[in-house]
Amino acid sequence: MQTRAMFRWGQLCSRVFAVEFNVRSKSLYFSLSSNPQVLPRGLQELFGDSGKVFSVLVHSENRIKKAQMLANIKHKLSITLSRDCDVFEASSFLPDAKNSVVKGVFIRDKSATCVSEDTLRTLQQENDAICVFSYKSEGQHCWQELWTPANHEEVSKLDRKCLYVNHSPEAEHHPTTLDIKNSDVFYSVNEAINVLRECVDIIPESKEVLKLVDKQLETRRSDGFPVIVIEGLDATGASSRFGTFPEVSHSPESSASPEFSAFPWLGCSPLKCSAPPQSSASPPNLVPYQNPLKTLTCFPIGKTTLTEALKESMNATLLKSPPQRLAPFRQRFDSEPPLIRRAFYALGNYITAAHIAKESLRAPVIVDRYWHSTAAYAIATAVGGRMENLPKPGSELYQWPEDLLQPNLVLLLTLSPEERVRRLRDRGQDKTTEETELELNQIFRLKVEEAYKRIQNPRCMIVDASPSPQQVLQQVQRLIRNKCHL
Ligand SMILES: Nc1ncnc2c1ncn2[C@@H]1O[C@H](COP(=O)(O)OP(=O)(O)O)[C@@H](O)[C@H]1O
Ligand SMILES: Nc1ccn([C@H]2C[C@H](O)[C@@H](COP(=O)(O)OP(=O)(O)O)O2)c(=O)n1
Repeated sequence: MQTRAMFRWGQLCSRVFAVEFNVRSKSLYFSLSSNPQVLPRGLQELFGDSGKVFSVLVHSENRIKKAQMLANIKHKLSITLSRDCDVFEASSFLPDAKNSVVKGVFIRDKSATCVSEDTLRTLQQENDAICVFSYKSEGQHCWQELWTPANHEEVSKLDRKCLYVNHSPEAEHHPTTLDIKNSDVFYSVNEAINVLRECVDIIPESKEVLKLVDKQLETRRSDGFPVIVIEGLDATGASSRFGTFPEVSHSPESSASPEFSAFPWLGCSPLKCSAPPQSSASPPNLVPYQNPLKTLTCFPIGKTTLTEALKESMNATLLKSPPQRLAPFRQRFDSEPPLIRRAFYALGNYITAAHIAKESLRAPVIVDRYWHSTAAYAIATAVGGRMENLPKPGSELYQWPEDLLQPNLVLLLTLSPEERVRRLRDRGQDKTTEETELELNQIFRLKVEEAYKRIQNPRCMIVDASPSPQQVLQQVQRLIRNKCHL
């Protein structure tokens, strides 16, 4: 009832729909009205004249349920839809209204089968929070129809009325940025705690994490030795916006970043990205598509080498975020949707902060990843499409949480694209693979790097990690001497 109420006639007409049709170009926006309109070329291309077109949106007052449902839909689509289907990130929102975003996917099916309809029908019947629309076009007009759930006979006549697709101007702020605060990035310990509290029934490990936070919360810091954070932009992912799936989660055996999606075809331009190698006649429940580039995407930058060398040379204490005590739970939370996963990493920072407060009284502290990692990866992952969609520089989303202990210096290790290619070549990757890797990862990597650079108070300083380990160490030692007066 809730979902249908939300998508009643009047509500639908005030909302804007966004589709990440091509990661290299602007999102496509459309609205709905009772008046037909000749569509501009981009939208005509989106709705096309061949194949069936659907969108699926998930709405629930329960944010945990909503996040898990969306992940479940993406997973189901990934294992059932054929290679003739393109799936894009989609959302519906009220322009510039925070927290008005309803997320989902947009599907274009060029197959001759009914697999997509059957899958969507099953999903819709399983859950009242899932709303399915189909799109039909005639000439230059296109209209949207809301699917009536088979088990809800009482849907009002208005709900069944079709609405024409109209062009909508580009939103000033990309819709995904309206939803980042307290969904992807947390700006106080209590906001992150709330998410894990809401999860305790479905993720028992949440209780253990909350217990550790309770014990460790004291993070005030009196003057002590300097605290230096080393960040690295090594773990990158292709189409990273879909969160993690169990088969690519962080584990001692897997070197793939949690950012990495097993379904790179989701959200990519169908012109560029190939669909999973399944035939249209493939039965459902196939093993999810495994990206052949998986082993390439986690690219070591030398962060461990540097932090160990700093520890030795400065007689420092080396800490990590998330801390070792959270290691047993990391794989579990990496397999959860962003809302839950990011809350876990946020709490990891607060636990590490308590260790920093204690250890910096005795010696300098080197921290391997901290809030910059949490925020930059979360923002770059949450924001769909191209770099320009990131929150603008100076946005409140880049502000350091007021209740989180601040380090004295944050250094970000980066590699130039040329050096990255050179190192890949040294590792014996052939040219074709290299180019594919670069192409798939480039947009995401650039977004993470840009998000890192936009974070304020404290800002990070960029360190070129291309020279030899010894030279990188010397460069960093010089910076520490200058900035921390050591
Ligand atoms: N500056 C560097 N230049 C070339 N190779 C390096 C450099 N720093 C580290 N390495 C090598 O790269 C590999 C990964 O280093 P590591 O410090 O574990 O990376 P990360 O912690 O970023 O994953 C190791 O074999 C290490 O010897
Ligand atoms: N403090 C932290 C540390 C890592 N993360 C997330 C961000 C990325 O998804 C991964 C990167 O961590 P990963 O362990 O793969 O990277 P390294 O082993 O340090 O190279 O974890 C975080 O959100 N907050």
